[in-house]
Amino acid sequence: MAPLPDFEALRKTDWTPFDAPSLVGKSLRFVSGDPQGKRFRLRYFRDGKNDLVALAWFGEETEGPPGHAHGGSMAAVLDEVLGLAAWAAGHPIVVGNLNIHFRKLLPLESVAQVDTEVVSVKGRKVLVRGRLTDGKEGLYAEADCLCIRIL
Ligand SMILES: CCCCCCCCCCCCCC(=O)SCCNC(=O)CCNC(=O)[C@H](O)C(C)(C)COP(=O)(O)OP(=O)(O)OC[C@H]1O[C@@H](n2cnc3c(N)ncnc32)[C@H](O)[C@@H]1OP(=O)(O)O
Repeated sequence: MAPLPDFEALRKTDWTPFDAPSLVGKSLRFVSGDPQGKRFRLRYFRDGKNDLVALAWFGEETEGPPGHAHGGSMAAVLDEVLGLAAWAAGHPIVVGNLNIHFRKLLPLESVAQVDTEVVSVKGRKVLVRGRLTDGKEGLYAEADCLCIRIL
């Protein structure tokens, strides 16, 4: 079993911890529901621009290609984080469309960073863009997430 990821060491100085899942209650069990488990462990923050950012550890149970995360596991993380980015910006939504480009294999038991940006709001439609990276130059995936306001 790998050691617990050191989220504090990876946290940037202008990030503030933010309990994004609490915006929608206790329902987000698939990704955020087992923070000590072998699948995903996530921590949420607001960055210096007040956008939502997450650190996401991909455990051994997210395996797809040998030693690397399944694309569906990356999609699950992007679905939750980008959806919550809209909630964190004040838009109660569900995700209507999630379009992902997978750019690079993501090694198991590593921590990835998800940066988000709300790029437009048109009526009930909120477009959120996200990047899943190694926190430096390495881009694992990028996504456009069309969220639809429900309340
Ligand atoms: C308190 C409540 C708690 C709730 C907790 C939620 C937690 C979520 C947390 C988030 C993290 C977890 C994330 C998750 O896991 S969220 C879970 C995954 N998402 C779902 O399961 C969503 C299922 N789908 C739906 O519920 C409905 O289809 C929605 C609500 C999305 C729309 O059905 P509705 O009948 O209401 O709307 P409408 O058809 O009148 O369309 C309205 C406008 O939107 C446009 N459009 C719609 N769909 C699409 C599409 N696919 N592509 C492109 N465009 C689309 C449409 O053209 C129209 O545009 P315009 O003609 O006005 O220009």
